[in-house]
Amino acid sequence: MIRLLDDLDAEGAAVGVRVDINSPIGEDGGLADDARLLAHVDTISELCRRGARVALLAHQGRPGGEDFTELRAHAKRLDELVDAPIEYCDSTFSSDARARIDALDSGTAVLLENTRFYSEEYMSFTPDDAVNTYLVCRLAPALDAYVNDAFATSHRRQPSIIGFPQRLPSFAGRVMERELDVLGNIARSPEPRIYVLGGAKVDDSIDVARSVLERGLADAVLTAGIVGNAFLLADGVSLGAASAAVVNERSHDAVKNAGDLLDDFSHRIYMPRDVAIERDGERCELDLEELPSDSSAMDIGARTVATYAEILEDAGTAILNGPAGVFEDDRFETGTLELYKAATRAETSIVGGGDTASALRKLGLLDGFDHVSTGGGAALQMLTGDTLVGVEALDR
Ligand SMILES: Nc1ncnc2c1ncn2[C@@H]1O[C@H](COP(=O)(O)OP(=O)(O)OP(=O)(O)O)[C@@H](O)[C@H]1O
Ligand SMILES: O=C(O)[C@H](O)COP(=O)(O)O
Repeated sequence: MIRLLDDLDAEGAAVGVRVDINSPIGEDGGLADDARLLAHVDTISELCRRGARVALLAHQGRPGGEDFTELRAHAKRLDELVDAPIEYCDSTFSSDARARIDALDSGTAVLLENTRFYSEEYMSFTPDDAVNTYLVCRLAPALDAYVNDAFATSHRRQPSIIGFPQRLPSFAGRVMERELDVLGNIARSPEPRIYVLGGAKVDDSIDVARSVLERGLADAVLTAGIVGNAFLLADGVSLGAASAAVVNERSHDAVKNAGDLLDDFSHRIYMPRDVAIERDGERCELDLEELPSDSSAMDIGARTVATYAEILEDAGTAILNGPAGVFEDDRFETGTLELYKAATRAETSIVGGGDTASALRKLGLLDGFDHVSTGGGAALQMLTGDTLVGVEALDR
């Protein structure tokens, strides 16, 4: 059974809270988006209000990446967002970090340094090995309890996710609780259940499509974005070399795997009927019969939108991951805008994926959805009907 914050005796307790505030970083090195920080405000505020002494654990970026940074700016922004003081500590489990936790007053918090500054946090462990890492061995004695609110990282076998629950009484935070309520109960959501798989993660999306079709979770899968182009190629549509190159850049096996899936479930998989390309600097829509084109297919066309919208408006549950086109470019945002608008008219609408959430924010559609997941890879894994290692670790 997973214990919730209601089960935690917070007053005076030193509580380690794993959050996911991994965010886009701007050219000036500051935070370019604070959506993931906002998501955790409820959990952090509640624990501070209830008198806990909160030690926040989080990662930012991946070693070597441009967004691999310290968490000073995150702490400053959290301090503004949360109605309790939040300090920053430039180490994660050193004696200084432990002293800072010991010195916390009830109702205050400290954000410890990027966990991925330590190599253990960028490796995959079994739960038994994770419990013996330096991070867990050094930090657990300074804590009375552990809360995992980092749904979006809970598919990672990292010590801050799977190590602490074996050493400390552990609880799910409010973000985790909301995500599990919705994504953990997909099989009980209203039917028909329509999955829309777009975006650029072609292999992941084909895996999700296979899994939900084989498990009977999906009544139909609508494909769009680069994923849709991979299915069109697999179906023998000659899109043109530019579109094929974009698909192959993402995955060498996509077209074959999409073809295998079409062999098994052709009647449940929908593909674009038209696409939008760039011609003379303008958006130009082409029916499949008018292809191939020298330009790459950047969006789905109006006929596809109309067909998909009709299916989505009648859906019991619409589950969407990945934009329908290159939404960052105004000329190619229409497919995503219209498709996502139609999905909000389904009985229940659920969206996963960081890029998808920022597409919705850009298009002003965020509020229309019943659930916008904080997770990218984690949400995709849950949508297949699987659980996450971090969730299993809490279930004791
Ligand atoms: N037809 C297309 N051609 C090229 N790029 C496309 C096309 N359709 C969508 N994209 C791109 O796909 C990207 C988003 O795909 P991705 O699969 O990463 O989304 P996501 O699942 O919401 O994100 P994440 O899981 O990383 O948080 C966008 O940058 C968008 O421009
Ligand atoms: O952005 C995410 O999906 C999570 O923060 C996990 O990050 P990762 O993919 O670098 O492990």
